Amino acid sequence: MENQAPLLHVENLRVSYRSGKTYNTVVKGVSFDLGRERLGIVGESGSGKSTIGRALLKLLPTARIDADRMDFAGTDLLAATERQMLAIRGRRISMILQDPKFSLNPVHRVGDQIAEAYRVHTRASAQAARQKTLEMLEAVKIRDPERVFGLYPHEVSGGMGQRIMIAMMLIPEPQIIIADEPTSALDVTVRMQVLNILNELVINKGIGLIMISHDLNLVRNFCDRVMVMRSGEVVEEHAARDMKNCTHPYTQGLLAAQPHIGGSRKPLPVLNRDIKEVRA
Ligand SMILES: Nc1ncnc2c1ncn2[C@@H]1O[C@H](COP(=O)(O)OP(=O)(O)OP(=O)(O)O)[C@@H](O)[C@H]1O
Repeated sequence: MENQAPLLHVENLRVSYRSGKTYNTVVKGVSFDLGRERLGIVGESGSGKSTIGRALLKLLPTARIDADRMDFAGTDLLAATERQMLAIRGRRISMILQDPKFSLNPVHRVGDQIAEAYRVHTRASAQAARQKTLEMLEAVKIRDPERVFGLYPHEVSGGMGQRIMIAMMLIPEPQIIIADEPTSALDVTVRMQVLNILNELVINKGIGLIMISHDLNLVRNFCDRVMVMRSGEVVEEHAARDMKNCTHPYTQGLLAAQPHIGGSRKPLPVLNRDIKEVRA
């Protein structure tokens, strides 16, 4: 990241959903930069994390998106036309969602879907796209790419499905990946494999990764930087390694509410949303 312009520069982002005749603001002035690094966005359900991810791609047809700046590698995303956004979505900024079942087409073989994602963006020949797909399946640690290429989505496990999704999102070589709860449907071992793959991408390919999660422990162990959201606002931002020094009672509450192996058997503290403290 040293001396490099950020990939993404967001200043005072506000997002409001229409509610009858009025608008309900759910992201209330969020600012951040993203370099070639892993930025975690955490917060409880409804705090606005996913809305930020979708706003960056202007994938919110019923919402109003305002910002002072929303720049991606020299492109003003706010001013970008739908045509320009089509060239950015998937090709230059990819999004990985929690459950691959909703993103893969059930009636097409997974290999064909990945190859198609490549051809849409590059106009490569069918043969070149197939070859590239096999390489991508290998890159996401799928052992027998030839066999997996020919499977249908219902024939793959959750963990393999998520790796297939990652392969599909990566094949056009995006500069930014937004991963929205990418591992929350996976068991612990597969979760680690998927995180390792994302990690290698940031390190080896210089991708910027935004990891959206409600799991503060996961994010602080995996990311370089963590932004904590509450009710549409950023309450605190830290280098992940400094998270233990967080000062905001809400962040302290989130940390205290995380279970850990070998911890006390007492009930976990409950996050108190009205007053700024945690009750045990
Ligand atoms: N399409 C929509 N129309 C209206 N309100 C919405 C819509 N999508 C989300 N919201 C509201 O916006 C707020 C923020 O939602 P968002 O999904 O961004 O939160 P989140 O932090 O990602 O939560 P979760 O972890 O549960 O996904 C919530 O109050 C939610 O109800």
